[in-house]
This record gives sequence, structure tokens and C-alpha cells, in this order.
Amino acid sequence: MVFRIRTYNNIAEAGLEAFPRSQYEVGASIEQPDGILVRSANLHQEPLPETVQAIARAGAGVNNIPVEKLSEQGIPVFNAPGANANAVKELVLAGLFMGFRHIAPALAFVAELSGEGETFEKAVEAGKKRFVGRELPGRRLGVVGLGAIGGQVANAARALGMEVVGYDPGITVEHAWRLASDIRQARSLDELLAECDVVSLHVPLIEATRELINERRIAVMPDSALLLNFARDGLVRRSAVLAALAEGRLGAYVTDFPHPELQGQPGVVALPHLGASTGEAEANSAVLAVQNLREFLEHGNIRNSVNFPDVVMPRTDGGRLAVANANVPNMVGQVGTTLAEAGLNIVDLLNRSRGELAYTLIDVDGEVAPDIAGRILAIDGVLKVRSIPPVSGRG
Ligand SMILES: NC(=O)c1ccc[n+]([C@@H]2O[C@H](COP(=O)([O-])OP(=O)(O)OC[C@H]3O[C@@H](n4cnc5c(N)ncnc54)[C@H](O)[C@@H]3O)[C@@H](O)[C@H]2O)c1
Ligand SMILES: O=C(O)CC[C@@H](O)C(=O)O
Repeated sequence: MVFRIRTYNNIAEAGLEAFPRSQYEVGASIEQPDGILVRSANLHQEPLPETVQAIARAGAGVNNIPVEKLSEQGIPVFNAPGANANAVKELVLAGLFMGFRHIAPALAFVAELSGEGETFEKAVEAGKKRFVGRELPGRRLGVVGLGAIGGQVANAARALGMEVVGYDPGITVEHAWRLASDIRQARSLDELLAECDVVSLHVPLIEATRELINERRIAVMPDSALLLNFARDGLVRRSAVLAALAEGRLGAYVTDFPHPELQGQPGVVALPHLGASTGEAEANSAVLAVQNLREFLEHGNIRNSVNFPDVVMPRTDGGRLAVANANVPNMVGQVGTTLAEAGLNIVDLLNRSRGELAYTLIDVDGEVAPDIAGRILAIDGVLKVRSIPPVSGRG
């Protein structure tokens, strides 16, 4: 069996090479794809063929993918958690230094200097007093979102002598374990904003976080605070930032998301979405996304999905049925009855749910014929059914 993968954006070679050529056709113009591999391309308006079984994001944020719509169709969306976190952390640190040491306006000042010899040197010395900065030790950094990236930013800032406060009501146990022990927890976002010299955003863009930083929230921040946004443009209301910069209430806004409204504005440093743009991060993200996609297409296993539970079961000798369904009672019972009626014996089974979705892997002692899969798909509440051939039977 050959799987077809359509790619969007430039996917790192290391990822593309992780698809065995004998089993995969991969490319930007692949028709009738089984899977999609994407970076930042916006898929919200993209017509997705009915053949698509899964979408993998070679990166962290999935706001460019219509996750809710795909969930309703029983299609898993994968991402590559943590794969680019170090790259983003390093650029956030660069942003911190840029903001505190006025590096962007200082570079612009030097670029515009004229004259030669002593005149030039005098202009340098006379101009530099405009760029007197602040040092990090003792300053307080607020990290909003303590996941893969926020956690690394918090620990790195701590190692540079900053005091660090974090806010993340949904922090995972795993991420909490990785935090330096003296990173303090804020009880609310407003509490964090009120007491920090620098605030760095590391939350996903979802409805609850859209324009998280607005006029009211900026008013809570102390004067001259630095705002770092290496997460998503939509987390910050641009008009509020520009007004606060113009009134001298905000010290600087350093962002990875340029916009015409921000261009040339004093106090704004904008980079062209470079957070994850290192060879290492691009390769790590692509390789992990491909692994997720392959595990799902070849074995039905789900790891690192943003809408489905983790469901991983070792293969047995026979065929495998993968069923995505609404998380309602008696789904597994009805599927089991259909298999029994077809004379198939269940060898192993794993069922997990997440929110309104459930997913079941069932290994049987034969191969599930298309008509049996069709009968299971007809059960009310079943969204997707795949019959995965035995490992030994692949051609
Ligand atoms: N600039 C870039 O190139 C770049 C690269 C990677 C990721 N990102 C962005 O950074 C985001 C975070 O990435 P990550 O890998 O750390 O993700 P992650 O899922 O590991 O962490 C996100 C954290 O935010 C927390 N969170 C969610 N809503 C919150 C809220 N309202 N208040 C406080 N915390 C909240 C979650 O509980 C989670 O711990 C991504 O969603 C993406 O948008 C940008
Ligand atoms: O693919 C990229 O370059 C950006 C990825 C980044 O925004 C992410 O969310 O992982």
C-alpha cells in the first residue's frame, strides 16, 4: 500500500527523508492525499479532499488549521510539541536584550551616521546616551503560558539572574516538573502584569486568548514595561500597544509578527516570524510531525494529537480496525457486535476518549473486509473507520 502526502510550505529535508520511498508519495501537488504535512500555511479556507485521514503540523501552533471542523469529521490533527522550543527561547532572549539595550534603534542610529574620523567618533559618543539600557539581574519577568517554550524561557531568564513569575492555569505536571523551583506562580494574569518589568507571551491563539493583551491589561502594567510576543499576532491588540507606546506607558513591544500598522513605529521591534527558523528546529519539527503521521497511517496509533487522545497499541499478527466516534455510550459494544457477526475474533482492544471524541483500536484475527468497515461506519455516532492490513501483508 502506498500513502500519499501533500505538503504545504517548505518542509525540512530530514522530515521528508523519514518517509520511506517504497511506501510514500510526497509532494506539494499530490492529489487525493491520505495525509497533509504543513507548517504555517492557512488551511482554514483550503478545500481538503475527502481522502484526507490526518493532518500533521511541523510546529507547535495549530491556529492555521480548522481543528474543530476536522474533529467533527473524525480527523486527527497532530503537532510537534517542544520540537522548536529551544529555537524560540533563544530568539525570545535576543528580544529581551534588544528591548533592554535598545539594540534596534541603536543599529538604525549607526546606519544613518555620516562623516569620517573624529567627526564620526564624536557623533557616536554624543548619540549613545540615547540608548542607555537596563540590565537583567533583579528585574522581574512574567511568563504567560508555561508550556514547552514558556518553561524554557522562564528557566533561562532565571539563570540570567532575573526574578521570574509565571501564569498558566492549565500547566501540565510534566511542564511544572521542569521549572526551576524558585519560579513563582501568579494567581491571575492581572497580578503578573502588575508586577513585572517584562512580560513574555507563550500561549496558543484560541478564542480565549485572542487580544489577551488589550488597553485594560496594558493599563495594569507598570510604566516602561517591555512586552515580548513570540507566540501569535492575535494575542495582542495592536492599537492598544501603539497608543501605550505613543503615550510612553509601554517601554517597547518586541514581536515576531510584523504588520503594516507596526512598521516604522517607535518602540516596536518586529522580526519576520523567525522563532522556529533554525535548521535544528525545522528538522526536529518535521521529523516529529512525520513520525506522528506515519504511526497513524501505518498503524492507527495516535501520539501528539491536539484533538484526539493518545492511543498507542503494539501490533499483533492480524488486521486492525481504527474507529473514531462521538464519545457516547455503547459505541465499542456496537462495533464489537458487528465484528462478531462477521466471524472476527477480537485479539486486543484499546479505547480512549478526549472531550467529545473517542478513538478505538481493535486488533482482530483476520482482516476487516470493506463491507464490515462500511457497516461499522453506518453506526450512529461513528465518524471514521479504517481497516489497517496486517503488518506482514503489506505490499
Ligand atoms: N514564533 C514562532 O515561530 C513560534 C514557534 C513555536 C510556537 N509559537 C507559538 O507559541 C505557542 C506556545 O508554544 P508551546 O510549544 O510552548 O505550546 P505548549 O502547548 O507547550 O504551551 C502552551 C501553554 O499555554 C498555556 N495556556 C493556554 N491558555 C492560557 C491562558 N489563557 N493563560 C495562561 N496560559 C495558558 C497552556 O496551559 C500550555 O501550558 C504556540 O501555540 C504558537 O502559537 C510560535
Ligand atoms: O513553521 C514555522 O516557521 C513557524 C512555526 C511556529 O509558528 C509554530 O507554531 O511552531
